[in-house]
Amino acid sequence: MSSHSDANDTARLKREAATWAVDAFFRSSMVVGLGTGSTAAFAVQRLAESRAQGRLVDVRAVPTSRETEALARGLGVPLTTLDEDPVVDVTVDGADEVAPDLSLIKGGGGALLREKIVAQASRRLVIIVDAGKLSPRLGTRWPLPVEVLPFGWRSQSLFLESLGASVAVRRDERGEPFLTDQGNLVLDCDFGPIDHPEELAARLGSRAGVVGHGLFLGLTTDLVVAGSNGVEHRTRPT
Ligand SMILES: O=C(CO)[C@H](O)[C@H](O)COP(=O)(O)O
Repeated sequence: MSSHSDANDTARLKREAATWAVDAFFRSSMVVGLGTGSTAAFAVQRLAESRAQGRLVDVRAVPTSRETEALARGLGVPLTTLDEDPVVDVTVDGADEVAPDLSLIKGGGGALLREKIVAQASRRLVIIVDAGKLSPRLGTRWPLPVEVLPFGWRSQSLFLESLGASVAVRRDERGEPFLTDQGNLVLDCDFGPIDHPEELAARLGSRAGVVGHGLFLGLTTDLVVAGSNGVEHRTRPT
């Protein structure tokens, strides 16, 4: 009973953060980035409502996954691509874990690579979360997703273990290896609290076969957190 009402509360907070962010940051004629996951889905819904009510016109959206693309298309949101619009005005996306400096772990939904590509193409990255995602240090609450090519994946697994992770191949609801939109595997890497995320990101970034990872460092410009005391907006500490 209480876990059901906890889930309802969390969903309500996700919706509040998403609604607040779309109203505060999306403007008519913008190219916007649409994240992936249950929180980002509320932002897509708010964008569709705002268009239907005439508050936002001439907005084009870059989705960060096939899932978000299908949702946005179904709600009549006009879509574009980074080929047509290589600079995105504002992206709104969720996260799995947020540290005090607004660095993130993302990729719980498996869309980490496209999410990072769109984030890096964005002038502004607005992260929307419920307060349960806040963390004193990355890796405390969530394993780090690492996307790897299927070719040679076991050697990537050993490499990640050599860096101190316990590694699990992500599986889908049928128990099959989960495949990303690019057809790659996701290795969920439990490092425990990560002391030096920049160093880890550099090690991962220089490994052939590692296609992406869920450390989003220095990308967030704005954080919108919904908690029991309402919605709070923070900007990146300088
Ligand atoms: O990074 C992500 C997908 O790859 C999501 O933004 C993250 O997993 C948060 O998901 P949710 O909003 O459902 O809690």
